[in-house]
Amino acid sequence: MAATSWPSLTFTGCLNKHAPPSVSSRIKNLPLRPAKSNSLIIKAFFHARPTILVTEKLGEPGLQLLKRFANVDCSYNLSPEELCTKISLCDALIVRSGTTVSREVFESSGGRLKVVGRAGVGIDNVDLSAATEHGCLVVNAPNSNTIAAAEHGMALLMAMARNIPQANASIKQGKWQRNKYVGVSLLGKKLAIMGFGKVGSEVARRAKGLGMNVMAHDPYAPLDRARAIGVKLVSFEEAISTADFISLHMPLTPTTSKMFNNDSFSKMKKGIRIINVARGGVIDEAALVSALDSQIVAQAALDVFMEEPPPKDSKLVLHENVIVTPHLGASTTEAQEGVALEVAEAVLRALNGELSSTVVNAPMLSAEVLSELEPFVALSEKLGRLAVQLVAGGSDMKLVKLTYGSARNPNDLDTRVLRAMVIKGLIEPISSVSVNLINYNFIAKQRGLIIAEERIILNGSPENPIEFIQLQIANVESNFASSISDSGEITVEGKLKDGKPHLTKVGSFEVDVSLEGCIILCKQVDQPGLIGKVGSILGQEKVNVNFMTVGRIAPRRQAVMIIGVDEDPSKEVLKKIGEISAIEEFVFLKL
Ligand SMILES: NC(=O)C1=CN([C@@H]2O[C@H](COP(=O)(O)OP(=O)(O)OC[C@H]3O[C@@H](n4cnc5c(N)ncnc54)[C@H](O)[C@@H]3O)[C@@H](O)[C@H]2O)C=CC1
Ligand SMILES: O=C(O)C(=O)COP(=O)(O)O
Repeated sequence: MAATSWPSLTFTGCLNKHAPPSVSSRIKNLPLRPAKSNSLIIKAFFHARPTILVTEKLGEPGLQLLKRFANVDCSYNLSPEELCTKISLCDALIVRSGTTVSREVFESSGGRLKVVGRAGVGIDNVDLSAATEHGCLVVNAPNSNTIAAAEHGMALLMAMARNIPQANASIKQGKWQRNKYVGVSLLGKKLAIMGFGKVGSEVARRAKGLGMNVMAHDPYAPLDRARAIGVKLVSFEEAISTADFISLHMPLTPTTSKMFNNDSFSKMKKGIRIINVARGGVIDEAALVSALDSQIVAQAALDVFMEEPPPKDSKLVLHENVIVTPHLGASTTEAQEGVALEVAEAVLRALNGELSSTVVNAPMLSAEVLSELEPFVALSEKLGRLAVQLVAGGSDMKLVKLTYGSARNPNDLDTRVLRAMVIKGLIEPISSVSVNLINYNFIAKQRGLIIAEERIILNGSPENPIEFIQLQIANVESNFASSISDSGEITVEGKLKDGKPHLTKVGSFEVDVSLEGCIILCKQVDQPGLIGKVGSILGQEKVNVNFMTVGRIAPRRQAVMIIGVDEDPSKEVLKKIGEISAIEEFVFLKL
C-alpha cells in the first residue's frame, strides 16, 4: 500500500486555527446542545442529582437555584488537602478568587468533576490546562460584576486623589489635619486605562463624566468601541509616559504578569498615580514600592495583591502613599446576586449537557451553530467508530483526514464540534479515555493523531450546512480490505437522510445504510441466493436482521453487502457466515 501524506492539510482547517483548547459525553453529551433560555428546563434532563461543592460565599439567589437541582455542599476555608479529598465526591465545584483550583484538584477528582464554575471574571486561580486535559469544563460569570468593579475603581481613584482613607483614620484618632490632606483635582488630568475590556470601558465612561482626559491601551480592543466612548487607543509606552493616572483592567496572564516593573516605572511621568482593581500579579510589587519611595509613583490604590491576603508586614500595604481594600471590586449586593445566578445557571447547564456562552476552555460556538450542526454530531461520531473498527489490530493510526462537502462558504462553516466527535468516535472504542469538546485536541495530540480537514465546495443551496462527511485513515492495514479506497486509505462516507445518519460509502463501494445498532459488512461475489443464505444463518440463531443492502460495482461482480442486526451474533454465527464460499471477507461492527 502506498503511504499517504496530507502535508498541506495537516492542520485543522481554516476555522480551527483560532480554536481555543477545546466537551463531553461523560456528562451525557455535554456541549452539544445550545443553551435554552429557561433554567426550569434543566430539571427535565438530569438523570441523577449531582453534587456541587461551593468553597466560597455565593449570593443567595444562586445557591437557591443550585439547591433546586443538586445537592449543594457549602464548605468554606478548605485547605488544599481538604479540597482534594472532597472533590472526588463532587460533580461540580464553584469558587471565587480565594480558591486555587490546581492540577492536584483535577487529579484527585478521579474523573468525577465535570465543571468548575468561577463566580466572577478572573480565572487565573484555575489551572485551565489541567481542566482541559481532564475534560473538565470551566465556566465563569463575566457579565455581572463589571459595574461593581468599575465603581470600585472610581471609588479608589477619588479616595486616593483626596486622601479620604488617611483623613478618615486621622480624624478618628482625634486629629484635625486640614493642611496634611490636600488632594489633587481630576478635571483635565490624563487617565490611561490599561485593558479596555468590560470594566476598563465602564471606568472610561465614568472618568470622562468627571472631565478627565481618557486614553486606553489594549492591543486587542476594537477601535469602534474606543471611538464610541470617545477614547483614544494608544501604545503601552505612550500611555505610561504621558498619563497622570493609570487604572489597570487587564487579566493576569503570562503576558501581563509583572507588566508593571522597574523598567515600566522608570518610563512613567513623575508623580503618576496608579489604581489596580485587576490582579495583583500584573504589578511587580517590590518595583512598585521602589517607585513609591523614589516618588515616581505619587500614590497607589490597590484592591488586589500578588498574595491574598498580603503578608501583615507587606511594605506595599503599609506604605503611607498607598490605600488598599481587600479585593472588594466585585463585592456589592447586586453584583454578588448577579454572579451567583450567572454561574449557577452556567454550571447547571453544563452538568445537563448544554454549553453556555461563558465557557472558558471549550470552543465558543453560538447557539445557532450548535443547533444547526447537532444532527451531524451523531454522524461524525458514528463514522469515527466505524472507521476505527476497520483498522487491523497492530496498525498504528496516525493520519486522519476529514472532508466536508458543502455549498457553504468555508468561512461560514465551523466544524470544530464535528471534528471533536470524529475524534471521540475514533478514540473511545480503543481506549479508556473519555473524549469531549474540551479535551479532543489534547487527546488527539497526546496520541500523535494528526487530523487534516478539507472542504469541498459544492454547487447547491448553502441552506444545508453539510452534504456529506468523508473520513479517511491513511497508512494502516484494514481487517476489511474492501474498505480501502483506490487511493489507499480506509474510507467511509456518510450523510444525513431524513435527519438520520446514513453510511453512503465504504472504500470505493457506494452503499446506503442507516448508521444504527450493529452491522455486518461482507464482501462477496454478487450472485443469486446469497442474501437468503446469510439471512437464514442469522435467523436460526434468532439474530434479528433489520436491514440488508448491497453496494456493487456491476451485476455478478464483487459487491459489498451490509446487514443490520438487532442482536450481537455469536462467534459461531459469524464463523458460519465466513464459511459461505461466495463471501470473500466480512467484519462485524458496533456503532
Ligand atoms: N477586583 C475585583 O474584584 C475584580 C477584578 N476584575 C478583574 O478585572 C480584569 C478585567 O475584567 P473585565 O473587564 O471584565 O475583563 P475583559 O476580558 O472584558 O477585559 C480585559 C481586557 O484586557 C485586555 N488585555 C489583555 N491583554 C492585555 C495587555 N497585555 N495589555 C492591555 N490590555 C490587555 C483584553 O483585550 C480585554 O479587552 C480581570 O482581571 C478581572 O479578573 C474583574 C471584576 C472584579
Ligand atoms: O471577578 C473577578 O475577577 C474578581 O476578582 C472578583 O473576585 P471575587 O469573586 O470577589 O473573589
